[in-house]
Amino acid sequence: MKDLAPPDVAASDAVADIRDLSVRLGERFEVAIEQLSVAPGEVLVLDAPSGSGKSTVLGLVAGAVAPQARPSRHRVAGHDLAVAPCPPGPAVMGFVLQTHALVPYLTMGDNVGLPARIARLRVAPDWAREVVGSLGLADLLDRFPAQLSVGQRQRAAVARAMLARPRLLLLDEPVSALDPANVRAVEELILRLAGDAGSAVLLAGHQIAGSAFAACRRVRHRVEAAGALTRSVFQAEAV
Ligand SMILES: Nc1ncnc2c1ncn2[C@@H]1O[C@H](COP(=O)(O)OP(=O)(O)OP(=O)(O)O)[C@@H](O)[C@H]1O
Repeated sequence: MKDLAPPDVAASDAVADIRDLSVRLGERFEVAIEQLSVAPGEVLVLDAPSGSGKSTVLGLVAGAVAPQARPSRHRVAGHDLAVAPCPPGPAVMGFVLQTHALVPYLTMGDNVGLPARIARLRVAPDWAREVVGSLGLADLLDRFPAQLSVGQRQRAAVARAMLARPRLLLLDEPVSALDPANVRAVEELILRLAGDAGSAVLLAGHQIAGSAFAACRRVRHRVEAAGALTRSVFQAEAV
């Protein structure tokens, strides 16, 4: 297994570099990223409690959740999302949602290839075969999402996010429905993507201890009260 210690890079080299990015959810709850940067080849782990706002943090990073106000900094792989808040394409960012979000009327194969096809990206055939094969999806490509188990759908969502070897991979509990062998397969693919392609990975999950990512740098979480407002604040550990 590869060493996942964060490479010694300046913040300006980070794939994702964020300061003061927040959203208000309802009247009294705010999720705020105080500071977060992920280097090429690094896996940064987000393992705060359920309901603290991990999925919201990933959505903010992706540009899929509109922030409260313009952030001090929101850069992803050269895109300044503070200026142009539009999620970049699949070569820049891959995102595995907790809901998997497969298109119900497309086969699994078409689902997995969809972002690359929309972006007119050529996917390396060897990499596509490796992703599909190692996740045990090769015999399931013609099935529709309703004909798959939850774990199979989760593996399809992982494959879809990885196919274009994105510069930034956002993973929301990507192994929550998997057995140990498939957990291992997903972990190894994440390590391949980070180690070989230099992708930066932000991983939200509850089962980090004992995983391949137990020693990775973490995002710290704290709760602050500001009058009637509760702020759930996230800040990455220093490199
Ligand atoms: N309109 C709203 N008003 C108040 N709170 C809200 C509103 N919408 C969402 N929330 C809260 O915001 C938080 C955001 O949830 P989110 O899914 O980001 O958390 P999470 O840490 O990913 O949770 P889990 O680990 O259970 O998936 C939750 O506590 C939710 O109850």
